[in-house]
Amino acid sequence: MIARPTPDGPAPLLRLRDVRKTFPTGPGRRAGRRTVLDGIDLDVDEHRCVVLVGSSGSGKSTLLRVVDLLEDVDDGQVLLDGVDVADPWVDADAVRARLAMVFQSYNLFPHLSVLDNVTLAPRLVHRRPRSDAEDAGRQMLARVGLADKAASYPDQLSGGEQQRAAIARALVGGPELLLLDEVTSALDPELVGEVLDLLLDLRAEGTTMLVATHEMDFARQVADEVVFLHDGRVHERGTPAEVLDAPQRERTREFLRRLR
Ligand SMILES: Nc1ncnc2c1ncn2[C@@H]1O[C@H](COP(=O)(O)OP(=O)(O)OP(=O)(O)O)[C@@H](O)[C@H]1O
Repeated sequence: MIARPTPDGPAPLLRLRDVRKTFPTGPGRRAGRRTVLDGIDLDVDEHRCVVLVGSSGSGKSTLLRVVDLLEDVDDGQVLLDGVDVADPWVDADAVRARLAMVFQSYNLFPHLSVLDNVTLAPRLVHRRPRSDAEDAGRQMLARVGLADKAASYPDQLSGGEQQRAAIARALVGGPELLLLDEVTSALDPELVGEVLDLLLDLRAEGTTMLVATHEMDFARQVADEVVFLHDGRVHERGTPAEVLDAPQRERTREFLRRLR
């Protein structure tokens, strides 16, 4: 992808401007609305890893879901390489081809082999011939260290292996931006390391990532930039050392204190 040049250098791959999102507080027309994203401004430059942290309910997943077109926005712009994906008239399939999301629960199809899970979208959505999709799928499984698991089924894999298969599935279409929502939260502590190592490799290779996590050690290791969300707003941002070791704002300090 060629980033659009600006007078200040290449534009960010992803740029959120004053993004607002509310949800109904309950069923029925009389329900009020709760603000979940309250004017988010956020940039993700190409080849950077930005990690969202914040209390439960601060809006991390909603923000990722907005970028992935799983939620619409009430207001604001979500610019992917200059294209506003929040525009209802956008070509959603074209946008989705440029993004991939990995979830906490790996969401692999249990009745499909690992290779079939990884090649499902290339074959069915992108209409790639089976042999071509399988070549790409095997390459990606080798990339995540699962070359020998292509014929296995998800329930024959550990949690860490299933999550790596889910990451292979996300990467097989060559997305420009990888969205990762709590990808280590469901894993036993001893399995977190293998997923973290994979993400560190991807980062070293220049994969652009936007990540939500509860785990500060994970954020510290993988992030170029940490963004602390509070009540749907960007409250503090900076390098992991700035935000996690020397936070400037009291709410950030309080959030980090509560985790200890
Ligand atoms: N579809 C929905 N309908 C109504 N409220 C929702 C919906 N999705 C999310 N919310 C609410 O929006 C708020 C933000 O949720 P979100 O999942 O984005 O937070 P989060 O920071 O990712 O939290 P967690 O760390 O627990 O995953 C929460 O109060 C949640 O209950």
